[in-house]
Amino acid sequence: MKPIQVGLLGIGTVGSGVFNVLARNQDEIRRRAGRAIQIAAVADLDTARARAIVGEGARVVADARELIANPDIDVVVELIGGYGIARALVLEAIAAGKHVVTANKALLAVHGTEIFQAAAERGVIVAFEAAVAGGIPIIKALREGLTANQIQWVAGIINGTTNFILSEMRDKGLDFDVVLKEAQRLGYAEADPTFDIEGVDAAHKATIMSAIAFGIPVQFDKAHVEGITKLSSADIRYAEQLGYRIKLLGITRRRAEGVELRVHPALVPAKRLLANVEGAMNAVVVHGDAVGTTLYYGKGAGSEPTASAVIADLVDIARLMDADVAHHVPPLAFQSHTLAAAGTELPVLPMSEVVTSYYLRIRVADEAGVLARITGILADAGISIDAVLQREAEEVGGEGSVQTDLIILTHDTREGGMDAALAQIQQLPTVLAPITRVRKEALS
Ligand SMILES: NC(=O)C1=CN([C@@H]2O[C@H](COP(=O)(O)OP(=O)(O)OC[C@H]3O[C@@H](n4cnc5c(N)ncnc54)[C@H](O)[C@@H]3O)[C@@H](O)[C@H]2O)C=CC1
Ligand SMILES: N[C@@H](CC=O)C(=O)O
Ligand code: NA
Repeated sequence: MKPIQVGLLGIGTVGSGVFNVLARNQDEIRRRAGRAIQIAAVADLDTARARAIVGEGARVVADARELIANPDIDVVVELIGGYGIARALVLEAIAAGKHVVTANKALLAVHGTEIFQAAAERGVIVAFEAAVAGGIPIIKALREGLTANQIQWVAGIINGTTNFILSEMRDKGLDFDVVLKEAQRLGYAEADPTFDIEGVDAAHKATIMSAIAFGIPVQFDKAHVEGITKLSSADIRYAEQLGYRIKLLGITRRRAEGVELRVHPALVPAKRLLANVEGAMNAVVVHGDAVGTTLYYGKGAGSEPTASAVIADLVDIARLMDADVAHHVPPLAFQSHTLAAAGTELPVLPMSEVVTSYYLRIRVADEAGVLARITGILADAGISIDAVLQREAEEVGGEGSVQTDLIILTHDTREGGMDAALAQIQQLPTVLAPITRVRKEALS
């Protein structure tokens, strides 16, 4: 069979991995795909660096549109990133009748509906395994392997940079900034690392998984997004003393009224497998009604792990590109016409409707009655307390101001009720600093 001709847009961390792995494993990949997969041309603004990577192995140009206009190219692989030029190039490639592979979760979480619709109209495939949890085949698992199930919830560590930061801070007592620089050096972090540390990257991935799991459109704008920048090393330490680890989780859960879609740090019981996922590793737990709980673990970032997923998509396309369009696997797992006809779309719930339990750290003046006033407010709000811990009091500022951290663990409650109670507690004169709230997830 004729080789498929690939145009690679962007040959940075992931693009170079794709080039190298395809070259190294070309025979094995050809036997699996049934035809050779050839990188015909590479487009990168930095043509000198691109040439140094590909040597004589492919043509290098600066203008990505040259590849899209080339009738010999069957598949365009977008590895530039971002929502700007990448969106234009992907839509132009689709309009030109090219299949597309992308690792760009930001693009799909925000513009996925437009892109999938354009691809359906043109009869081409848009594949994106690398966009969620890098090398872990979680898209394939959710979309195909678990297709018999009514999926109940998905929870994962889906950002390597933040997991690396939290692990190194806990293990080695290193500072946040030092570890972030190391993650950037290792090629885990996004071009804009605030996307990692503020939870945006994880929310892009959770949004995509939510659409596939529950048959809803990609709706990044409805996701609750919270990163790790407000956590202190004291929280990491206290959590450990209480038998938990703090992880940045992406969670999407089916409830009768709708779908929860949220990213935030969470206390995970130390005995759970997810709590023991360390460094830049990713792990996703999926709970289906038939299969029960399943776990997917591996490298979610880095050059060759991510390339592994991009090439898997290329192999899928090589196998399917001559098939009737009706035989393509729907990108978001559900046939779009069945969704529209049945009106089965669940709404994404506001965060105030989410039900979970909490860890609260409250900096207070060490005076009689402080604890009673705080627990009184929680009780009035119907919030039941699981445990209270008072750290040793310390003198601050020399002039007899004695302060302490109160740690309160609660049972499940509605987030809206907790917001109102915390607003009241924050107003107490004996509460001396902004309250830290971390949700607690049992993951069962
Ligand atoms: N680095 C990682 O571990 C992972 C990255 N991704 C995603 O993969 C995509 C690529 O990421 P990286 O390889 O890390 O980025 P990178 O920044 O290392 O590479 C991007 C490349 O695109 C080139 N480029 C920028 N604008 C261009 C344009 N207009 N035309 C042609 N080339 C252009 C740059 O010169 C650079 O070589 C992003 O969407 C990212 O979110 C997904 C999973 C993991
Ligand atoms: N910046 C991301 C890269 C993969 O998607 C991460 O740290 O996980
Ligand atoms: Na993946």
